[in-house]
Order: sequence, then C-alpha cells, then structure tokens
Amino acid sequence: LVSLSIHHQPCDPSRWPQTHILRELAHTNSTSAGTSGPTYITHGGDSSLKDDSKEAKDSVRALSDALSSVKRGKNASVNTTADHTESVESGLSKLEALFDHPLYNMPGPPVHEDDWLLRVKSKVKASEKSSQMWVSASREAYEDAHWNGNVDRHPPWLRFHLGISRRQLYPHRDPNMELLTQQLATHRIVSAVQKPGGTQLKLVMSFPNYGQAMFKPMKQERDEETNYNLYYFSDFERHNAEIAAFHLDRILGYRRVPPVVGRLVDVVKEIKDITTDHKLARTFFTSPVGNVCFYGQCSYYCSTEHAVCARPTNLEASLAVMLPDLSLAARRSWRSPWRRSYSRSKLANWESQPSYCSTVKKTVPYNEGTTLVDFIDMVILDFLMSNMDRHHYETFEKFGNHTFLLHLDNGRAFGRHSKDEPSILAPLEQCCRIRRSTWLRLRLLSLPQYRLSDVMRASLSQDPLHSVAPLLSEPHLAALNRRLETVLETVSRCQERHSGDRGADEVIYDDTAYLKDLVISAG
Ligand SMILES: Nc1ncnc2c1ncn2[C@@H]1O[C@H](COP(=O)(O)OP(=O)(O)OP(=O)(O)O)[C@@H](O)[C@H]1O
Ligand SMILES: [Mn+2]
Repeated sequence: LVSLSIHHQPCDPSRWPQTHILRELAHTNSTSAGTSGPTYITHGGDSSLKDDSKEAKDSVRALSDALSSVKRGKNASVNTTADHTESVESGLSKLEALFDHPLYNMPGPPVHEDDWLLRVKSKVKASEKSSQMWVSASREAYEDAHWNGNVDRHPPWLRFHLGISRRQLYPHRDPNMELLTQQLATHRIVSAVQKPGGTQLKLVMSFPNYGQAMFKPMKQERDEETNYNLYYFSDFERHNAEIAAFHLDRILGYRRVPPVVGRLVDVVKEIKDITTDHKLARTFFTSPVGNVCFYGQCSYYCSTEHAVCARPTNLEASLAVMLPDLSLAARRSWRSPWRRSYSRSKLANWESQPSYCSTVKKTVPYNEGTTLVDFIDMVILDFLMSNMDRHHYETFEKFGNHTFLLHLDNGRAFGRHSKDEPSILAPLEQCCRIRRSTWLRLRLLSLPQYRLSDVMRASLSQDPLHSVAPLLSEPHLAALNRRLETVLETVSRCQERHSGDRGADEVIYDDTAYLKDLVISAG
C-alpha cells in the first residue's frame, strides 16, 4: 500500500491527489501531442459511425427526413403567436423532444484511439498493482480509492475525464451526467483553496472521492442588469451565467462547456473552517449586519469593498467540474482574432477593417479544417448570452488544430437582457460562414415546439439552485429568442449577399455531407 500524503501547497492545485491518481490510471505521456500511450482504452457511451450497422442507417434516414422538414419550415406555422412563458413541465417535454431529435443524434465520424484525451490501462501487472491503491493520509477527509481498469468502479469525475474526446467534452445523453452533477451539488467539501491567476476570486474545491470543482461565488442579484456606464472589462462575473452557459451550450448541441451546477455553500463550515489556504482564511470578516464575508487575494476585485457576502453564512455559487490537470492534458490558449481592445478609447482591427475576415481565413489555424466554423459556433453562443469577454479560448494540445474549442469562463455573460450586442456577431457577419448542423439546430430552436427560451427554462429548472430562484429571469430568457432571430437573419443576409456566386455553399459549411453518402448507400 502506498500512503498518500495530502499535504500540498494551498495555492497549487496541480499538486493534488487527483493528478497522481489519474497519472497512474491514465497512462498518458504528459507532454506528448498525440503519442500513443502503452495500453488500451475501455470507453463507452458515444455513438460512433459504423458503416454497416442497421442502426446507423436508420438514424441517417431519420435525420434526412428531419433535415427536409426543417428546410421546408414545415412546423413553423404551428402556434407562432402563442405567449412565451410556459410551464416548466411543458418545457421539459419540449427539451426531451429536442434531445430526441435526429439532429442531436447524428452518428458522428468514427472515434479512433487517438481521439480520446486520456486512456486507461485495462490490465495491470502485479508489480504495478501497489500504485493503484491509494490510502489517504487524512482518512476522515478522503475515501480510500481502489480503482483500476474496471470502468464501473470509477467515480463520475474520472468517467468524465476519460470520456473527453477530440469532438466533445461529453456525449449527448451522457449516462454519467446525472451522478456527476449530483455529486458536485451534494458531496462533502473536504478542501477549498484559492485558484491563483485570473482577475476575480475563484476557489478549487475537493471532494472525498478526489473529485474537484472550480467555485465562483454569487456577486450580484439575478435580476440586476449590469450598469450601462460600466465597460465590459469592468463587469463582475456571475455564478448564474456560468451555470446557464453550460445549459445553453448543451442545448445548442456543442458540449464544450465543462458541467456546472449551482450550490448553496456554508462559507464558514465549508470554506473558512476547512481551508488550508491561510491567505484566504485571513480575509473572512463579519459585516455590520452579521453576514459572513470574504474577499481572498487576486489582481482586481479582491478587497473589503468587493467582498463576497453570505446570508448569514449561506452563499450561492457555481461549481464547475475541473478538467484533467494540465500535466496530464496540456491545453493551448489562443487569442481570439476578434478580441476587444480592452481599452476605453482604442478600436480593435476587426472594428475598422471591413475585409478583416479574409485575412483571418488565410491565417493558421483558421485556414484549414473546422476551426473557423468552430469559432463561429462559439460566437453564436456568446451573442446569445451577450458575453463580450471571450478574449482567449483553449484547446487540448493533444488534438492539434483538429478539435473543438473549449468554452471556458462564461461568468460575464447574461449581464444585460434589454440590450443586444451586435458587435459580438461581427465574425459571422464578416466571414459569412456557419456549420450546417449548427444552422439546422438553431432553426429547430426557433420553432415553437422547441423554442429556445422554453427549453432553457426547463433545463435550468433541473439545477439545485432553481429552488432558491430561477437561474435566469424571464427577460433574459426572452432575450435568447430575440437574439436567435438575429443570428438567423444574419445568416439569411449572408446567403443573399452570396447568391450570385456559389450561393448557399459559400455560407453553409456542409459538415453533414458524409451522411448523404450513407443515405445513398442505405438505399
Ligand atoms: N473547469 C475548469 N477546469 C480546469 N481549469 C479551468 C476550468 N475553468 C477554467 N479553468 C482555467 O482557469 C483559468 C481561469 O478561469 P476563468 O477564466 O474562468 O477565471 P477568470 O478569473 O475569469 O480569469 P480571467 O480574469 O483571466 O478571465 C482559465 O484560464 C482556465 O484555464
Ligand atoms: Mn474571465
């Protein structure tokens, strides 16, 4: 038996037990981009394309029917004038129907071994066995972990890590999701330390089964609109925006935001009393009305004036599942070509050059593969939730330029509902390019029977904090529908503009083309 020391630097989450465990289980080469590990994978859950299977052919047929009905706008006439607030129950059945729709169940391209971020050693030599068993040094805090290649015994956070692929963070209808989010919401917090870096206060929390989450506290009321005189870069982060972004990203069919749940945390029992982070502990105080507050240490907004206050010890927060540690799965950070100037007086290049996109299209990594349309996917998410703060985005290094973009850090979304921010859509407007599958799902979400606000309301009602108050107020939900119309109008304008040349093909990037061959071969 190896006795695991959990003594660690409070501000260095990378030294945490999770990393050691994964390093043992998931035999990855820490810095390698794409080099294959020594053993095999035991993954499940994702529907990959098997050319011969009847199932694939059936789902392709269903999809092709669905495509033509979306194209004809067959259902668009149903009940368009109906009022826009619906019961959560009817929204839930809409959400079910949406997720059952063939557009969400397309067989993907085949998943190869190299398409998984991490791999499991399924056979362990006797000589290596000892390192598979971890016994916590502080027994009352952490559970003993005896995990091996047997997937059934893995905790949900580990299944989540092992399910990350080149294409997405988790599969559609992920059987692991319920337990994963339930544990985030309820498991005992055994450690809470500040996450260094970034501009605002964040904590890394750990659970008895070595799972970890990133914690962002509630800083403003849900119905408070961001002050109009505040520049976007001075805006606070919102815990409900992190939660809502996860739901919206999943509803759009992307699955590029790590799962997030809301949780009421007792800041005394679950943070102050247990933290080993003395710098954090020292910033706790009791406000004049008897609420417990703290502010931590960070480059901005970490002062008594910007303290986070509980009521009197209960604080709403968002908890996001941590991605695999960087030492196991390195990530690359990319500057957005359409990043804002982060200055009150300067314009960015994209704001003054009308042909900016043609330059970007010639630049790595946007000059080949799907990065440009992936970027446009992200822009659409950001416009819908009015997030102006996407200065960078990250990808997993292992997958090179042929992978999805991570949609991390959504805390500045959903700040204003009464105003849209057309400049967020500039990349779509300037490049006139969108994935067919995205465009079709957006059109689906504009139909009354799947209306975006209704499925979002329903999806958010499943979050634990919904019982305290709805996570997005009705005006925010209504803004989603309005913005969705704007996105679809922008695509239509692009198609008109390009109707002279190759028409729609110029605008719509056909990522469903491979399915057509299948439809033909399916007869
Ligand atoms: N779920 C996650 N798992 C692991 N790392 C994460 C996760 N979410 C965010 N991070 C990492 O933590 C860093 C800081 O997070 P985030 O951007 O949300 O905080 P922030 O305070 O808004 O930072 P900034 O002020 O730089 O925008 C990110 O750059 C990202 O690499
Ligand atoms: Mn940020």
